[in-house]
Amino acid sequence: MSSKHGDWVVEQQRVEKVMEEIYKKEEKLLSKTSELKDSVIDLRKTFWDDVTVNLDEPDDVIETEASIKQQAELLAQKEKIHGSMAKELQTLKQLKNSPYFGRIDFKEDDEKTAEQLYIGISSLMDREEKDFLIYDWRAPISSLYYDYTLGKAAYQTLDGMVMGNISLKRQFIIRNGEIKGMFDTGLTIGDQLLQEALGNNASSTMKSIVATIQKEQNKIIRNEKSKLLLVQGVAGSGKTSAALQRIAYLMYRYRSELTPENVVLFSPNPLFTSYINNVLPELGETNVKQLTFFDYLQDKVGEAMSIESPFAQMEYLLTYQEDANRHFRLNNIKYKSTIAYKHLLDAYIADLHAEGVQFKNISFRKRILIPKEKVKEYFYTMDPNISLPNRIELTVKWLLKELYQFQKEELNKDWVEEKIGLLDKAAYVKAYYEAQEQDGDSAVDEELILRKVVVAKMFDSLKRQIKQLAFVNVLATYKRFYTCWESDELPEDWTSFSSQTASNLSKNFLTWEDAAPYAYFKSQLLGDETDRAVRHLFVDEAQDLSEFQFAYIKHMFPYTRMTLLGDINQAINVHTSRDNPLQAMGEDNTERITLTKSYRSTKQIVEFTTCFAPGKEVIEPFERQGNKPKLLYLNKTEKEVLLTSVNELLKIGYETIAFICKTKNECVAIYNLLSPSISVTRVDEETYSFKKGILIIPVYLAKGIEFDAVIIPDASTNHYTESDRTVFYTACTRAMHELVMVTAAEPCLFIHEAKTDTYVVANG
Ligand SMILES: Nc1ncnc2c1ncn2[C@@H]1O[C@H](COP(=O)(O)OP(=O)(O)OP(=O)(O)O)[C@@H](O)[C@H]1O
Repeated sequence: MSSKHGDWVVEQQRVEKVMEEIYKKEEKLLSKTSELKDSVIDLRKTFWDDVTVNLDEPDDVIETEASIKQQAELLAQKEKIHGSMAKELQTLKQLKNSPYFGRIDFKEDDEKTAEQLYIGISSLMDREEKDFLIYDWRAPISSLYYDYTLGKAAYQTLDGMVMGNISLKRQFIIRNGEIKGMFDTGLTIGDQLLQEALGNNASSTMKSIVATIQKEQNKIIRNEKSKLLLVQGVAGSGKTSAALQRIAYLMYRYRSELTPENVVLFSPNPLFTSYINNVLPELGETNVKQLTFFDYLQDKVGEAMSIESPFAQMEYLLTYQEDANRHFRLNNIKYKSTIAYKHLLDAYIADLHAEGVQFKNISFRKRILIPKEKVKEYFYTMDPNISLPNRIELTVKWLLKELYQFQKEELNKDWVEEKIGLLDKAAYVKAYYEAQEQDGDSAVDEELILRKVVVAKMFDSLKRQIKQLAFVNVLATYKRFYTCWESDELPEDWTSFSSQTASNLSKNFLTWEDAAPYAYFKSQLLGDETDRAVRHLFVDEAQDLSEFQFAYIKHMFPYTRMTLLGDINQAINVHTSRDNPLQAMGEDNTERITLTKSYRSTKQIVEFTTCFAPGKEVIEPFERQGNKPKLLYLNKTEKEVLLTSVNELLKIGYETIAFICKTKNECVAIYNLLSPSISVTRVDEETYSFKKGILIIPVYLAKGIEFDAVIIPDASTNHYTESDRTVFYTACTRAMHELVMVTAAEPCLFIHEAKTDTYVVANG
């Protein structure tokens, strides 16, 4: 740390000077905003005063429209400027607290003197708009701060590489305009600063890591070349943090072309969505679209089908039960996760070009107008080389034409007369005037006009359904794949799981493993629009995606750049790791980045969990000391032991303490045991956010989240078996500072695998 005198005083003076500039800018901006706000309010109030409304002649109407448009554009423009000023004010507010966090002195090779560069969450120019008082952390030059130590360094600009030398690298902790800490560093981005950040208590929302981004994380954040970026990172290595910083980076780098709507993030569950919600706003950016893959699939599949949630599937798999179907279900999940299954489905889809697409009758008032057989006949008279979606489009045109005839025939039916009686007065008046303009018997004409109105209204909804392709029976066509399709490629136990799948389909139900295949099938048959507007897709916890699901995502986002982040050690689904997208063989334009350093947990927790980590990846702990994990044998009642443990942790000052259980049932049991005595919150898949305190949470919902302390209430050998390795590993790695495992019997095999000096044993 630099001495408090000398450098510190000079730096503090600079902070004050910069703060003064920030206040001045804010003042100026506030007065401009208030002027603009008044003018927007004024314009809204007087909007119509400046519009000349004249609807007498067609030319006048056009002129009126143009005048309204002009006025509306003026208003929209002012509102837009006001919006961007508000954003600027928000950034200044953040700078006021901590204007910057880093400094480097960089001398370009062909310059005589070094420039002092100060780096913060946003750029700030001096009053003359000549020099940068602060550089945005995303500016090309700022990459020097993250990528280099002292000595030779270079950064990329549009005109090429700029080479030079770094003579100083300094970090600051500034709060409310006062330097609280200052470190000169020669190595990675100051361990002290990182120690500070990681030593803090966990929070119910994630924080940005902008001041302490590590070199390997920076590669993820600033990657611009790859179409597919695969990040395999051990637990707590900063994958989610890097993903969010990357979004902020891209939003800055491509600010003129990228809007928040162009970026989508698939998050593992709604709780996680709320957990990460603060990071982008903290960086001065708007949140991008976040949704779970489940929600995406539900939207694509449509409301008529219900989908099993991935958590329900997980519950089934984690709850051991004597179930005759279990073996079948496991095989089913495994098979439907593979690309081989997609090939089979593709073969079926190819066969549909010759036969098999199922249709629905086109009915009107309970009468079949066009039977499904006729629709099928028309569909299959078309050239088989025309794609299925194109043939469906042509069928729509044909059906609409056919309907026109039926519509005419309906005009004289009795039911029409009844409906005429229900028309509103305006329809009668309109019909009266229209009839007057015709030459014939006006009474007869008027009735005909009214009949046409009634029939057209009724046919409109039928036509709409046809345009929405409701006449294609997607479900029945898909079911046929399981019930009567023949192929040499069918897998061995096809008969057993096809009957189960067909039975689910009859109930309009899709298991989680069936959801992506069905959505894929539907899009191939109907030609669902692919998501072209999405320029960047991020998938967190990507190890949970099956090979099939990933193929579907690629199919739906053909032009999108993707960043997949995950940890194969935390793959708690049953698909094999070999098939996991994170292990995907490199395609063109694919880059793979591996993060091996774990930042979340203390060195002691990382050393313990590494002993039984499922994969063979290197896991390096970050040097942060803490207590060794504790294995507690039950000597008293379970309730007494759990309460004592939690109270001890509370006394130390931990604010988020989680009981991580294997299943929902276990959560309920622990909740029932403890809730009469302490205030605890039970988290389930409907929980959308959480507050600091004591939580009871199933492991699959704790993914991606962290807690000061984790208690595993039943770490016995009966409860966690070999197949639960990734589950147990995931649960333990949620702990930042303390890990306590409780057991009444023999501890599970993973604890046995751990070196005995990596944990302590006690009686509770
Ligand atoms: N460079 C960094 N500076 C400060 N904190 C960091 C840094 N990298 C990671 N962290 C912290 O480490 C913790 C874990 O980060 P994060 O949740 O992003 O990891 P992850 O790889 O997504 O974890 P997991 O896969 O286990 O869910 C967070 O508290 C995060 O703030």
